[in-house]
Amino acid sequence: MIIQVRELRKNYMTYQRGASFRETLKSVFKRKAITVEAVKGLTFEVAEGDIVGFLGPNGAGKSTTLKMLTGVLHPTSGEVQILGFTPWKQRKKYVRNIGAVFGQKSQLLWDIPPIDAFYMNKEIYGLEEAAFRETLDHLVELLDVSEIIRKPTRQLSLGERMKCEFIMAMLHRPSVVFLDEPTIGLDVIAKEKIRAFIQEMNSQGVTFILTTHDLEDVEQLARRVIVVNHGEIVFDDSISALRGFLGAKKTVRITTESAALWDDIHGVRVLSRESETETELELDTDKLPLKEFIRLVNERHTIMDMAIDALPIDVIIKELYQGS
Ligand SMILES: Nc1ncnc2c1ncn2[C@@H]1O[C@H](COP(=O)(O)OP(=O)(O)OP(=O)(O)O)[C@@H](O)[C@H]1O
Repeated sequence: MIIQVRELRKNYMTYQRGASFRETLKSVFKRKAITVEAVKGLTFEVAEGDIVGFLGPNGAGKSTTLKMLTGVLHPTSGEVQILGFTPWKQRKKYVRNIGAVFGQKSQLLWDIPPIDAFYMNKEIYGLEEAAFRETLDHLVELLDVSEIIRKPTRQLSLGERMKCEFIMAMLHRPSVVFLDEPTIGLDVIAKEKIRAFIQEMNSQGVTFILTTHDLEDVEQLARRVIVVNHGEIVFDDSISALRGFLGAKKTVRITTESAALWDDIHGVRVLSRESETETELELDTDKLPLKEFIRLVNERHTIMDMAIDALPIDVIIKELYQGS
């Protein structure tokens, strides 16, 4: 296993602030310390060559975990071994073997072209010229950015900049790469390009940990999903197991000839309503088998159109967040 995490915990010490102006003023003189348990004992392993989606609602503890895994934050307790290193103890050696792309933070320099920043990284990592050029040429070709890397960074579009951020993170050929919201703010085409790049790097053996709120990223890239909520793992399995998590539930988009009501049918929940005749339903086939559902609807209405699908992954994730 390339990543081993045991009972990883992080408590933040912070000070309680008053709700009102008066209380806030009081707290300036007499502060009450409180402990925030951001990460409450995470245990997991990641195999070499995997792409793991690390999901959770806002404040679940994802960034805190990622900071500990990249070595910038000391945990309160617990153990992490990545590529044989303890990230926060052997940080200098460790960072030569990992890469990171943070969608909301840039590693490039605003006033200089990306190509100059790439050369800066070459010096920082002490990369040999021939190997550096070979990697750079390969990455530039894959991402189709030969013109772009010579323009000042501040002139680049977000999509162009993100491609360069990826090159910056991959130049020293890391074997584990952490991605935090790598496609945030990108248009559909740029997202596709970035995802294809991640897949290509993965096929060359790079292991990825991917934190994102974009479930398309997860569906297209991750083979495994770890969901955290309130600092704890609430789900850790394959993407297909995630789909099966709500088991028997399906979505049914149905159009009837006349106005239809659905609330009285056991096992059926209205997800959205286009009009009196067009509705999207959630059907729990454990409670009401599909055959029974169709028979029941046929008794009451004339079906004009109907499409049945597995529950979308965002609905499953929402239920996971709410259920835990
Ligand atoms: N420096 C800090 N001091 C005190 N509390 C903190 C600090 N950093 C984070 N927290 C708290 O720890 C918890 C976990 O935060 P964290 O940023 O890890 O969540 P997250 O899952 O990354 O959220 P998001 O999706 O919004 O980025 C939150 O309750 C947050 O308010």
